[in-house]
Amino acid sequence: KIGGLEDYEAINIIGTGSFGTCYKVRKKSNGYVYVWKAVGYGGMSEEKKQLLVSEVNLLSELRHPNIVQYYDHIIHKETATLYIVMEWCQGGDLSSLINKCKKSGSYLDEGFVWKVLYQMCRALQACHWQLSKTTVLHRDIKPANVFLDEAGNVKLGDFGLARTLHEDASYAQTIVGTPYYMSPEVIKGGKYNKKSDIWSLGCLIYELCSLVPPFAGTNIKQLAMKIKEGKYPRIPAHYSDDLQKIISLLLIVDHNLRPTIEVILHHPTVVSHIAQET
Ligand SMILES: CN(C)CCCNS(=O)(=O)c1cccc(Nc2nc(OCC3CCCCC3)c3[nH]cnc3n2)c1
Repeated sequence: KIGGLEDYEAINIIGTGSFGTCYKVRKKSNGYVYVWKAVGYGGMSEEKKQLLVSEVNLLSELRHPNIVQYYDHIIHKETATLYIVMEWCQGGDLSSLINKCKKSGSYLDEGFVWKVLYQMCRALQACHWQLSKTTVLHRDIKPANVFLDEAGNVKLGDFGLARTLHEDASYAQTIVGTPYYMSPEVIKGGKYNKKSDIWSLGCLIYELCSLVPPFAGTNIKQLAMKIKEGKYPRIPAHYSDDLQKIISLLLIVDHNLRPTIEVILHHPTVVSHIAQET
């Protein structure tokens, strides 16, 4: 028996995500804190369950300092629940950080924003290359799905695990929230591709600076129109032109002209600002 539920003690329920319930737990043998993401598979068809298992196996292959680490999964037949054991990120998520800034009327400092940009590029590079043999399982890139560990390292959160679940109508109604980060090509009915992750990253970095997404609308049609137009206000004046320039590269409407992760990571402006950070 590699490890069962009785090897952990639940500390508290953190919340519910688009897939199920999230618990903060402690492993009895080493006293370390982990996260359980509990997914009920009761109502699932056989092939949906198979898809979920294959996605969990994909998760288990990914190991990177900027990706929330998957450790194990426990199948609890009695309640038809799959528990995914993941790394606990002490620093919480970026959406909480943005909300804190809004409440206190403060901004995140530029050095932190460059650090998030760089480490998220490294996370996406790992996703794109370590998983290139399969369809790119896009990570749901949004502030609520980017975490910080106790050392301030940036961690891209769990997978479009929800890809299986999102497709599954029974979960559809749990998909709440406006698709602020949807890319122009996806809006036009194109396939989600690596360049769409770059667009979402641009929206995330923009929002870290401005504390609001680059494109907003009172309804989905208006939002879609603004995204396709690709016009947005400059980030607050106290941030550098260099940072604005890199964001404008990430938010190029034509995905063929939008840079790849490699181009961003090797861009002289990024290299110079990251050198200042480390
Ligand atoms: C949506 N956010 C605004 C919620 C506020 C966030 N506060 S919080 O949840 O209590 C909190 C405070 C401090 C640290 C952490 N660490 C953490 N959280 C995860 O998921 C959060 C959870 C995801 C599903 C929806 C509910 C929130 C992790 N997943 C893998 N490792 C994780 N580490 C969480």
